[in-house]
Amino acid sequence: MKTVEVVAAIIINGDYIFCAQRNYNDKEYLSYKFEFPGGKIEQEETYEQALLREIREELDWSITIDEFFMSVDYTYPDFKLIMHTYLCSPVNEEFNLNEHASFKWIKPADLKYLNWAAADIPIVDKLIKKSL
Ligand SMILES: Nc1nc2c([nH]c(=O)n2[C@@H]2O[C@H](COP(=O)(O)OP(=O)(O)OP(=O)(O)O)[C@@H](O)[C@H]2O)c(=O)[nH]1
Repeated sequence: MKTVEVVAAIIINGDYIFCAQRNYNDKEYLSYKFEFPGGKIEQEETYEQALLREIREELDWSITIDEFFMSVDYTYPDFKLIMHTYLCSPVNEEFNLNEHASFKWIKPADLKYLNWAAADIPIVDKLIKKSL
């Protein structure tokens, strides 16, 4: 089974976390799910470089990476995902949705109400616990 390694940004502004909704995908289990923006690491990139590039490409957004948060391993029906997440801050308030269907700013306690990609559940759980 193919393994995909991804970095993702948990972008925090005050009490709110940026949540991005994926577009339609032929993989039904990923279509329209919420995720933390990010993507695959390219050869010869550090994780941090990959994350800054992905957020620039997907959202035209500058962020700063504050700290590593957690990594998850999850096996989808047809690939294995390894995802590394980082707590990040936006440099400014302007961004564009170049790839996502929609976005929401959500307080940690309300994260559980979104329809997340399955791999994200441990991340969401840890964010909720952290805010209690
Ligand atoms: N960025 C990101 N990807 C996630 C999350 N959760 C999750 O399962 N993924 C999966 O990790 C992979 C991310 O890679 P990607 O964003 O570059 O992939 P993609 O399917 O949009 O692009 P592709 O069609 O070029 O492969 C996708 O399969 C995506 O569904 C998440 O919170 N953030």
